[in-house]
Amino acid sequence: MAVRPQVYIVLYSLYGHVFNLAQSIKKGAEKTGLVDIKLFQVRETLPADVLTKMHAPPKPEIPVLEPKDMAAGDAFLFGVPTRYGNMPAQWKHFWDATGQLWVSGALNNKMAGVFFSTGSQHGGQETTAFTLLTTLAHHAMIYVPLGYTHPNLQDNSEVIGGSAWGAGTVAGGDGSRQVTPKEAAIAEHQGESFAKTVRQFVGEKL
Ligand SMILES: Cc1cc2nc3c(=O)[nH]c(=O)nc-3n(C[C@H](O)[C@H](O)[C@H](O)COP(=O)(O)O)c2cc1C
Repeated sequence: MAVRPQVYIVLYSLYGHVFNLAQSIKKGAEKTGLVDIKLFQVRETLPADVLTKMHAPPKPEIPVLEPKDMAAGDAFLFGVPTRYGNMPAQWKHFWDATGQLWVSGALNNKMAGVFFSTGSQHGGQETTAFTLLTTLAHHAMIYVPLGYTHPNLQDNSEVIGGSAWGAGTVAGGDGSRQVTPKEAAIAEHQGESFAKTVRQFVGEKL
């Protein structure tokens, strides 16, 4: 029996913005009926007392992905909240445990997209995506950009996260800003467009 490509949405989200974007991405991918979607998070590395001081809410109720289990995914959408214009340590910790996958080439030629969140409008959404490319290149993964394929990406009437690199949101300095309808629409579109691209190039597994 043919099996649809398995798309893993893998994220880290401390305050829920990246997780919210992931819901829209999942919705967009699922409505195509072309792929199977699973949501995962990477492991937290901050100690409990630091999380308390940071007023972190409970973690999303989705499974933690062990690095070795990436091999079972056919394509990936990575949710990355910005830290100093870059990926957070929790994500780096995850990638730094993928040595066996690198040795075996388990991720070679698998597609990957990225979505992100920053505190401020110019806080590094594009650099967060761009710097992730180094890791993708070393794993010989195929980066799938979003391009300007959704009109909201050229709507300058309000602050809208996201870019040609992927969907995004702006959380605000205190994290109080929530994903807007226009940002959610971009994220849903990214899910849909990524699923179609994956299906175009990966097809069904027989
Ligand atoms: C240590 C640290 C560094 C951060 N660095 C940046 C930054 O460089 N630019 C920025 O706009 N926001 C920065 N932020 C804010 C986060 O990007 C923001 O909290 C995150 O996007 C919210 O996503 P989440 O709700 O999914 O955790 C930083 C936050 C922390 C805790």
